[in-house]
Amino acid sequence: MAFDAAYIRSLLRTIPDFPQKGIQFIDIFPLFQSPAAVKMVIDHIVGHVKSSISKSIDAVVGLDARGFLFGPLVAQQLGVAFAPVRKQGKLPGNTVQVSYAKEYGEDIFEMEADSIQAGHNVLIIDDLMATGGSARAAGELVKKKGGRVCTYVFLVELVELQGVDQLDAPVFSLLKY
Ligand SMILES: O=P(O)(O)OC[C@H]1O[C@H](OP(=O)(O)OP(=O)(O)O)[C@H](O)[C@@H]1O
Ligand SMILES: Nc1ncnc2[nH]cnc12
Repeated sequence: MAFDAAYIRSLLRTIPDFPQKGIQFIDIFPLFQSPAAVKMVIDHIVGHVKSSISKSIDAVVGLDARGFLFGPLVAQQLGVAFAPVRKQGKLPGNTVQVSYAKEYGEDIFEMEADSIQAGHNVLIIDDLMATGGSARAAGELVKKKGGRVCTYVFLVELVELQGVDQLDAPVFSLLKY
């Protein structure tokens, strides 16, 4: 089925003042009540990558935690590896690290040192871009290992926060808020 942005948007919920006063929280989990809607989203992402990204993708990197809902599905469809970027202290192997700030706090991201090979073309995916701080940090980890970020993919982009300005590769957002 063709991608229907209005339908996918209708499945998401906006919750005021969560997790802090002043934040309009976009809850993407209701999407996963509908396998057909999930398929529509993944097919649209994979279609975009195949038609618009000139480089062949070698690996998909997803961000802890909601990026893990999309990353492995996209990687499986593209026939490439999935590698997680996790919040500090969750990965058992040797890691590379970076600290970052997001819309409602600060944290440290880690990626296992051998999960990306030098020269790999990488797609970074997350559920949502707000300030772009999380995605930029993930990009820094990929680059520390010699990977090339070819594109950033988000289900939702909060346009007012201008996260795209933080990122140095093309951004594909399925829904703009
Ligand atoms: O663009 P930014 O301002 O950096 O914000 C976006 C990030 O914030 C949320 O993650 P969160 O850290 O809340 O983690 P979660 O997925 O574990 O809920 C979201 O899933 C993105 O990763
Ligand atoms: N407004 C928001 N809604 C959901 N996740 C977020 N992550 C950062 N900002 C967010």
